[in-house]
Amino acid sequence: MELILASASPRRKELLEQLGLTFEIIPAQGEEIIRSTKPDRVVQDLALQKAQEVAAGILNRYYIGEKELNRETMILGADTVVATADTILGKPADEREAEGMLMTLQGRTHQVYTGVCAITIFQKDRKPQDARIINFSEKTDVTLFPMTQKEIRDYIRTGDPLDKAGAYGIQGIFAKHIEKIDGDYNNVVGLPIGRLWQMCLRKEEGSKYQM
Ligand SMILES: Cc1cn([C@H]2C[C@H](O)[C@@H](COP(=O)(O)OP(=O)(O)OP(=O)(O)O)O2)c(=O)[nH]c1=O
Repeated sequence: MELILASASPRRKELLEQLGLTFEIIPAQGEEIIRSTKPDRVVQDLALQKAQEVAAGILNRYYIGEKELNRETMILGADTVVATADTILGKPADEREAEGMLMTLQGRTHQVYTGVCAITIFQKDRKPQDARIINFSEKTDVTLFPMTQKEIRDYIRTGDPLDKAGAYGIQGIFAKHIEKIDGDYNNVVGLPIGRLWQMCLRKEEGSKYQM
């Protein structure tokens, strides 16, 4: 099977490499269109949009004779947001927005949702024959210790928050502000690799999520 990661996120690349998989990276570049107010729906839909864009590009390259198709080609898209009871937080636009996000999140529990979409194109007689789409989202609860404004500003000054949903990265220096998490840690970093493996990549009989 050929595996393609439709993401520019270095964290997702690392997490997928952790599974010992070989894959190519083709990031989706299209505009992300938000069509829901529910965070689990938003991430599922954005993951689908990313995987669809890259799958369409692959089929296009096949039709113009630039690419041969493997027996199976799986394209993986993902999207992560942070959510409180009434807001969905993506990546902050600037330091001011990052400060606002961290002020909201400190000292309480919030949810991190990652949506995953795996599109598999099946080839027969050298032609695309069929496709399968698996699309799901995973939630992790994260509780932060209370933070002072100075702690928030010091963290923002590291430059770490700007490319991360909710303006923090659980995997770096911000770890000292995490009180507890309930759910999959890797889901917070950007890819729920356990569930991804069980639902999309594991081939053996008896897999809990065999499709
Ligand atoms: C909450 C949190 C998010 N993140 C990251 C994961 C994602 O890379 C990013 C959310 O942005 P996304 O839009 O999900 O992904 P991306 O723009 O990095 O990559 P692409 O769209 O090409 O797939 O935030 C962390 O690294 N650590 C964290 O603790």
